[in-house]
Amino acid sequence: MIRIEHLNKTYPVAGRPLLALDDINLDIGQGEIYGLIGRSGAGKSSLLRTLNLLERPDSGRILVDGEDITRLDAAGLRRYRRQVGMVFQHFNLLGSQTVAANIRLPLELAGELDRAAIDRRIDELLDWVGLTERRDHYPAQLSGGQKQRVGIARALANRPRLLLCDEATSALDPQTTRSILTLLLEINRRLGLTVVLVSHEIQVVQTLCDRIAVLEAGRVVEQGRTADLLLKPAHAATRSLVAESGLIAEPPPDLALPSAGLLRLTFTGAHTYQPLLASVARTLDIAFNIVQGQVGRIKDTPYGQLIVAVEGHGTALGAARRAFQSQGIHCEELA
Ligand SMILES: Nc1ncnc2c1ncn2[C@@H]1O[C@H](COP(=O)(O)OP(=O)(O)OP(=O)(O)O)[C@@H](O)[C@H]1O
Repeated sequence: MIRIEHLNKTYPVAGRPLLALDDINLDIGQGEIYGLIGRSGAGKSSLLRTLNLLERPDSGRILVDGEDITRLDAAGLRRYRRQVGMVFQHFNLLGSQTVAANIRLPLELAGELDRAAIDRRIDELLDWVGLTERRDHYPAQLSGGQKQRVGIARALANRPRLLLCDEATSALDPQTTRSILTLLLEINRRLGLTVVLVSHEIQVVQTLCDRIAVLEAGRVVEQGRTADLLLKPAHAATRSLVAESGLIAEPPPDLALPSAGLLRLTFTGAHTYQPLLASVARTLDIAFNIVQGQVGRIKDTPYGQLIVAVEGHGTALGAARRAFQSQGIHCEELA
């Protein structure tokens, strides 16, 4: 649906150009949830905001269903923006307007529906986001999660084909975050809507994203399926983001097994449920000590990780590593 080609963006800072996006190339599929992750200042928001041209790139193309949106005239751009909804970290609701009036605004601006149809659409949206009872409340009377539900309803009002989410849950507590993530998943599944989101929280991309791109200093340093990137990060930027999240099993700090070598095994998909450890132990006649383990899910992919201690550093460890790798298990030797 979206193809980004050789996209560059600079900002003038103290009279000098600051390169915020440096030769970005990405493909985002129809109906996909695509995540942009990276440290603060990496360029995530800048990239997201080029997708509705809130930021204009200096060069490069953004093809949406084959049409380069950077070349649209004013009328074309207005039409395009109506197909793109945006959800913001701080909700950006009008405090002087009720919940219903906040959702009404984009519908009136679009000018496509009469008053009765707009009222019906508002009712439908409020029902989706579970805020029917709050229709006539003002934003100040709502919790953070409820405000973001209004923000989501407003973003969906004109039936967009693309939803952009900029740190949509960063201002929310963990429980409210979970409920908003569930809502976004439901919306994506029910409407087949393409979602591009920016987040610095690994838990958010782990739950929502089919694929992710990792940005560092304005460049995409790694991209791919979420489970692959998070469980087998290749680039140092991805590794450090993942390490901070606690997603990857680490040996306990007080572990004292001087005569053993350590392997971290990562199982995904069907492998997660197979008794591979026992079968390798039997075949090689090696005893494993499980020192750490966890199971979880990345989007729709179940995964498991085990850290096992193998007695004897040399031959036994190498044989075990090769045996796991030959079974398709991702296996790392830990220092
Ligand atoms: N309007 C602007 N004017 C000047 N510099 C800007 C502007 N917007 C962003 N920048 C700079 O561009 C770079 C990328 O910023 P951007 O906000 O896209 O990063 P980010 O990854 O979204 O960071 P954060 O997670 O902190 O929001 C940063 O160095 C930032 O300071």
